[in-house]
Amino acid sequence: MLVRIPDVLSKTQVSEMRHLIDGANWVDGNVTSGSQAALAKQNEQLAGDTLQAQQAGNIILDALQTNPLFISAALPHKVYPPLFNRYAGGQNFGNHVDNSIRPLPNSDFRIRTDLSATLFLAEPDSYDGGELIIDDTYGSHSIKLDAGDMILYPSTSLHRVTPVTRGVRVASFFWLQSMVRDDGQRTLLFDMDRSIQALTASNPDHPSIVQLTGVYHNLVRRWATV
Ligand SMILES: O=C(O)CCC(=O)C(=O)O
Ligand SMILES: [Fe+2]
Repeated sequence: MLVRIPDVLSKTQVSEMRHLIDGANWVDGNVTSGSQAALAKQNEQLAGDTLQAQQAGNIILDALQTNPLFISAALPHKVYPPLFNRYAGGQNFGNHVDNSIRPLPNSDFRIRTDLSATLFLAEPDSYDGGELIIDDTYGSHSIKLDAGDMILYPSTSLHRVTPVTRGVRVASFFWLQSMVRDDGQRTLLFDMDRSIQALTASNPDHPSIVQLTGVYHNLVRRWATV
């Protein structure tokens, strides 16, 4: 399931973040790649151990913690500290599937990557190309979002970023381990949660809301690992 999470960051937060990271220490993007991805990857990445990367990453993590759409869609268990990349001058990222397990350097933190995320930090009209193309069983999806919006997609997906032929595409990207590993089960829970929210908004006294909410939680209890 692909889910767009709009307005993870406000426009003001995006411009403050760009101010923070644009002049920081950018290095060859292959510092975090697996060997297959390294062949496909041409971009720059903000060095993960810089103060700017950590501060900017924390702003994103704080915003996500209070984003109901993100929580409902991802059911996050562990989130990898956000990384930052940029593409310009024809740079691109060829077809790849993200590594399954991601250790965090110099720590015992490691996650299974269930979901991948790209949070766009440049307005789409400021660069040409740079679409994130994600393949699933319905075909290929071309994603290019407003600055501040994020796409969440299963880490099992084959994906790529098309060459950036004008301007600069800046984004944050990261992975997370969900409490519910299976994408199909997570999608059912997301659909059910959204239906309960819609019913509660339109008909707050409906007698089935309590029972449906109970079923939702009992399914989470059955499927989640924490
Ligand atoms: O830049 C993006 O949107 C995706 C980056 C990516 O696929 C990766 O770093 O594995
Ligand atoms: Fe990727």
